Amino acid sequence: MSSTRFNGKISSIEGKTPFLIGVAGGTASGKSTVCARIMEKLGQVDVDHTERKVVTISQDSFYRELTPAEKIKALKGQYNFDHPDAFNDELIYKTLQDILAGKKVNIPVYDFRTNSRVENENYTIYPADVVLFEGILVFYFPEIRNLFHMKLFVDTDSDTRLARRVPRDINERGRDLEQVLNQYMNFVKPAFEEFCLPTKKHADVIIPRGADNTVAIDLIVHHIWDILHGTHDSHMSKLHLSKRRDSSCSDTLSR
Ligand SMILES: Nc1ncnc2c1ncn2[C@@H]1O[C@H](COP(=O)(O)OP(=O)(O)O)[C@@H](O)[C@H]1O
Ligand SMILES: Nc1ccn([C@@H]2O[C@H](COP(=O)(O)O)[C@@H](O)[C@H]2O)c(=O)n1
Repeated sequence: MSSTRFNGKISSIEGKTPFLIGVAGGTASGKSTVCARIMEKLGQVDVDHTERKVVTISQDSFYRELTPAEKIKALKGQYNFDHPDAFNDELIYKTLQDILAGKKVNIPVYDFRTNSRVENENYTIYPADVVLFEGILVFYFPEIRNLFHMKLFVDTDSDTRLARRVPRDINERGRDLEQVLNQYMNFVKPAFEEFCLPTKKHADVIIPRGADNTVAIDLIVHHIWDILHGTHDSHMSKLHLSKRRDSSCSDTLSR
């Protein structure tokens, strides 16, 4: 099957409810890559960030600040970043609620090398039509899970995920091999089994093999496009249609 590309731009309306998509999956399963593919296929490459209609936010931006003792542990790979307590779930909830209310939000910038937020730095997410929120535990907290209009789970086997995580953490996150493997065996793997994997049952769509699964990604993109353009007969499409009644939506879809 050839890959589908959408050339039409999605038009936006002030104060609308964006279509909020949760993307869960184990570490290095390809969540960010899947989100990037969805954005590409919805024609969002090379679009200025203030004009963007599809945006991706990572749950990683919402790690809690560590105490000095926890920071020392984290530097030795002895802190559990895969436990739900590692995240600021109140801030995630508030941010997603603001997004759903059509507000502009500020997202913290997280630095994996220092295991902390970059002080006084945020990036701004402007109101968009589609918001993808990706992370290992985005379906763990029921209040957060219930905010999503669509839930995707990226299902990539553990060996592949570990094989991708090791070079990524060494090259991009400033870790050494021993630290990556210790953290994986002591925290990442057990927490995946206890907290992340059980959330797969909440997904509407499971994407085996992540971004390699172009068929699944094309189907998801078609579904998003249909919902946003009112060609899908569902509660959500009616919601979006009614919110879009005043828009002059002259988008074209080329296949
Ligand atoms: N289908 C794929 N084939 C090869 N490498 C991939 C694929 N998907 C992701 N990767 C690589 O694996 C690593 C983790 O992918 P990423 O999308 O960041 O995962 P996640 O967001 O789930 O942590 C990155 O280095 C990325 O380039
Ligand atoms: N300071 C940190 C924070 C998180 N991690 C690891 O990141 C993983 C989640 O991010 P993905 O992009 O892989 O989904 C998670 O498994 C944490 O172990 C970290 O190593 N250091």
